[in-house]
Amino acid sequence: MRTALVIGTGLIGTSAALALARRGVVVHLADHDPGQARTAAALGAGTDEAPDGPVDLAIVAAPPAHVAKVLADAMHRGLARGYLDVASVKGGPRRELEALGLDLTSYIGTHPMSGREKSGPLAATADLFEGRPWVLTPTRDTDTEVLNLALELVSHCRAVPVVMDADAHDHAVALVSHMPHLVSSMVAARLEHAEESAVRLCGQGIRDVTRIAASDPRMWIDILSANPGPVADLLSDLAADLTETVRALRDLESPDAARRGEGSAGIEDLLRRGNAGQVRVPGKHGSAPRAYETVAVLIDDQPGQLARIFADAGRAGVNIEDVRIEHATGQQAGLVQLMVEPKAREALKEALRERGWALRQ
Ligand SMILES: NC(=O)C1=CN([C@@H]2O[C@H](COP(=O)(O)OP(=O)(O)OC[C@H]3O[C@@H](n4cnc5c(N)ncnc54)[C@H](O)[C@@H]3O)[C@@H](O)[C@H]2O)C=CC1
Ligand SMILES: O=C(O)C(=O)Cc1ccc(O)cc1
Repeated sequence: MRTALVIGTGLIGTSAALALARRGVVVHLADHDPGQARTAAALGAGTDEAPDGPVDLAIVAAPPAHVAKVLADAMHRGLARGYLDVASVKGGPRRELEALGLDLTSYIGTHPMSGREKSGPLAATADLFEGRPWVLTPTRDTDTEVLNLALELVSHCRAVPVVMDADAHDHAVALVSHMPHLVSSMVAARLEHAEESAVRLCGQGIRDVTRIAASDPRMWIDILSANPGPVADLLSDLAADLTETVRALRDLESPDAARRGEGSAGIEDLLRRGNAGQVRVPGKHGSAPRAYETVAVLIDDQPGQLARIFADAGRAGVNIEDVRIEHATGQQAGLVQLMVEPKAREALKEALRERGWALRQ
């Protein structure tokens, strides 16, 4: 691929454009808000000037409700050899395109399984998709050339291609993305009117559970409107678990020892099923989770501290696999948890201690 056109230069469009531009692809940027395309261009994602002929690949990264319309317009204008979209739902946009009577041989629906709770080009990063699954939904009609262009994009973004049927994709993401999003919002909604004295105690657990609740509601209304049935089915199962859990907790309040036993067994069953599900969540490269060990370091709440830790770890030849940061509210300190391969743990601890870092258990 030598040239690409990204239509919709928000978080996802600009991230893909940055990755392509770094691999030498000439990227044109377009958005219905020209300011967004200008910002993406200023970030080094390409040029906001229109291409003077058809590009190799047009990437539509507009909100899901606009995808079919934007694609149809691009196809009518003959802007590219191949067309794809990155919307979080796949069945709906495909059916809309079919209803418009378009020739879909030059189109493939795709979905990168990576994103953030922030929108717009300023939240974009070239490495957003690295190591993450990127779903491709070719049909029997899809041109091989277009599938190859999509695979090239995925490869330039260092993502992992996964081929699926569009409706199977929508069922899968209902489980791993759409239902969890609503649950995150429900947990976060409990905090809206909570006492400040409680909220200031928030630790890493609630940060993990509520991070995606910060996402743009307009985008999520689009996503959920295109996949309501599968998400409702999953939430209905979850509601049954909730009812059971409330009953078990009420049993735990009982003066009767037998009922307390039942309550405890009910809660234990849920927690064990949770353990069993959690171990199935793949690690950062989409493979089975790796067992890392943690080195906890106390840092001052000052700029540059994290960069210094990473530099010190790098000098000691230790690769940091993952990192978590906990800030204690109202204190000028934070706890950084560095995840490393078990065999690197002692070397990292020694190197950090030597360089004056305060380690915690
Ligand atoms: N946010 C996320 O984490 C992920 C989002 N997606 C999908 O990627 C697509 C883009 O999402 P984000 O980048 O997060 O949104 P965003 O809000 O950051 O960017 C969307 C961009 O599209 C532009 N736009 C809106 N209507 C348009 C139109 N008719 N023509 C041209 N441009 C238009 C907006 O001005 C904005 O710059 C969506 O379809 C979403 O479902 C896929 C994976 C992850
Ligand atoms: O922020 C995160 O971790 C996400 O998982 C974001 C996300 C949002 C929408 C998608 O279709 C895919 C990924």
